Amino acid sequence: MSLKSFIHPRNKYKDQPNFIELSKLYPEFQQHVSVNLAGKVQFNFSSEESLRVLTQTLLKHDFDLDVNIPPDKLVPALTLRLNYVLWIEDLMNFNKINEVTGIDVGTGAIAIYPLLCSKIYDWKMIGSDIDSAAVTSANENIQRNKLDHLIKVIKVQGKNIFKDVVTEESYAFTMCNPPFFDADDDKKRKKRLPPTNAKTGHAVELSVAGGEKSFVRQMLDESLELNGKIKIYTTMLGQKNSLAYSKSELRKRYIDNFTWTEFCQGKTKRWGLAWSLIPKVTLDLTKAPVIREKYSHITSSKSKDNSAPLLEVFFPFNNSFREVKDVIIAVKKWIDELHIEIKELKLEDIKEATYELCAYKNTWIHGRRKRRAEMKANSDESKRLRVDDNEQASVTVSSVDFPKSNHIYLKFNLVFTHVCKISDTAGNNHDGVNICMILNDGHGGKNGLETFKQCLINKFRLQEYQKLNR
Ligand SMILES: C[S@@+](CC[C@H](N)C(=O)[O-])C[C@H]1O[C@@H](n2cnc3c(N)ncnc32)[C@H](O)[C@@H]1O
Repeated sequence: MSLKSFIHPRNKYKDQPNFIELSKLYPEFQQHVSVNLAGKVQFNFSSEESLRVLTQTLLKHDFDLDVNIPPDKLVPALTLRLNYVLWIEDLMNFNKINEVTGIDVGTGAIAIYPLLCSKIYDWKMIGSDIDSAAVTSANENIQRNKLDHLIKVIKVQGKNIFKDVVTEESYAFTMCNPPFFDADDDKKRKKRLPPTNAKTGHAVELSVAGGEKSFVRQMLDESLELNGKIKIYTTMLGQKNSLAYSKSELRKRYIDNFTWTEFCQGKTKRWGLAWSLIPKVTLDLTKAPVIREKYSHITSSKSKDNSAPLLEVFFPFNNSFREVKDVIIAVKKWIDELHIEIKELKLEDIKEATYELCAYKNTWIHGRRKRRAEMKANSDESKRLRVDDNEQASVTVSSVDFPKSNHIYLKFNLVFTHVCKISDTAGNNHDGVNICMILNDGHGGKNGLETFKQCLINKFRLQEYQKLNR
């Protein structure tokens, strides 16, 4: 699934650049573009050289930056980099920070973040890197673009992350695209699916002992020592589980002034984490703007990709159901009756009630027929059947094992969210609960989830509310 709608709204690469126009303007770029028999423009994203030329061309065309990316060095994906820069801009604006000096930890061979930040916003930037070749190349790029009055690059030893860089009294922010991989865990890296685009960069840029989790942990510890000297600490994260890990590390250190966002490009997702040691009354990150795919805390952690089918039902409040709790109790009772396993998920940061459900067979459709068959089969009277007047009436069982089999029919999440003022065609407003169903697994697939949704609607007679303007 394309994550285009989650690209930052001010990102100029929300729509693909016009390759024809670029090839007319930049002869070097033209060599990497071809037109197929159907007249469609083709660009070779799997060639490292083509990606390098594309990035250099876009930096020139869109930012007037004349950049040289040395062979074997990481070619920065511009959409992701811009998402990060634009989020930093949001954080600066939200917290009304006008005098900006930023630090880019691990700036790399072209100092992409300092170049963009200085060129776009006139911010002062300091870049650091442990790699001498990267520092030399970064300095050349900065001088070529006459930005050395704004950007300084420091070669560091790598023992400390901030301490060798921080000399002044105060900085607005730090940013970092840390090496993702654990240097000792190269096997895992090789096992990963090959990327759609060519892989660029070499080991020193991409790996560090302990991987990005350990890098972030060190940043957290050093930030505690530096305290408010840096107003906002931020980092990019390349792996979803590093986000959960880093949030728990923040909490362990009693830092609750933090937030996170998502950076999307094509089918790739990265995460941004920001924290501050300044009290929330002065600088509150928890209310700052973020971009998060709806329910992504569930979809990407449990499903194989980010495209898990997602269905929604609106459950209005009435005399019997006055608050979210009442709806949850009723739906859970029905789920128990259907012999679906249910457990509550305690998710950090997530206020909505979230449950994980697992059905080993479809117990909700053709209720009557199934019950008759079951009644015949289970004539031992330990089971008592109650048929209610709804089509998918429930089976009440006094003591019975869940019908487990090796094959899961449907595994899905239910998220209950309070929603206000849903208007109907007559202009009446309804308060109620949005029940979101997200498929995780199971051979029942999307159809199985669709039938569950329909049975839920029928069971609680919610038909007329499903077309309301949400
Ligand atoms: C993934 S690259 C990021 C490069 C660039 N910022 C970008 O986004 O394209 C990580 C960079 O961090 C540098 N690095 C690794 N450990 C470091 C440390 N302790 N301090 C500063 N830089 C470090 C590497 O040399 C490499 O250039």
